[in-house]
Amino acid sequence: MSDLVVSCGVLQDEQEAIMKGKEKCGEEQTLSWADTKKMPITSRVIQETLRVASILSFTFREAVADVEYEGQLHHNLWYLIPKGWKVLPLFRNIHHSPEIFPDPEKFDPSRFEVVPKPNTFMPFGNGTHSCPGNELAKLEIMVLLYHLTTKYRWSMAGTNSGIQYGPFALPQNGLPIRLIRKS
Ligand code: HEM
Repeated sequence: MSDLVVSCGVLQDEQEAIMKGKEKCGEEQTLSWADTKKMPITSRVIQETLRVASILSFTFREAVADVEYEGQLHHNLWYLIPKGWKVLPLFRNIHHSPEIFPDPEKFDPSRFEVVPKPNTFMPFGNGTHSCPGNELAKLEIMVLLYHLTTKYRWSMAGTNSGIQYGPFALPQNGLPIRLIRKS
């Protein structure tokens, strides 16, 4: 989130450019559905935020049959997940793996200029029970960012103190921000 505050400048540039374009064409200056499809930088910032600290970093499954699973660190090791066992896949581990996302602690939206490989980026889960609110959630974040960056100036009120997992990701100390409405 604090990195999102830092990314505010680039987001603002992208969104203001869209609004200026509309002004030139004499179009109404409100955010439209078509505008949301022209915000690649904002989309990448949202993706990177979901990678670094999604609100949900795991899901639950139950093995419906015995599963043999090859260890990733020790390729000669096989694990048996017996039928009926509960499994908790931790997306956070995948999203913070340096083999998949180099320098994983760095907030770098440009890594999403390349589409991630299958099963490496799963903030909304995967398979039959993946999140049906996926597109709606991303759209809502985009609309919020649009209003925050075009209508307000905002900055962090305290010092960046990282993320706490309890188990849901939250900014430590609540991350207070200062908002000033643009005139
Ligand atoms: C940033 C916001 C959100 C995140 C990160 C998120 C993430 C997730 C994840 C990881 C799962 C579990 C998927 C799995 O087990 O494979 C899930 C399930 C679900 N989500 Fe979301 N979600 C978000 C927003 C929403 C919204 C806005 C809605 C509805 C409007 C929604 C509705 C659901 C439902 C109904 C399920 C259960 C699906 C099932 O079990 O079949 N989510 N979500």
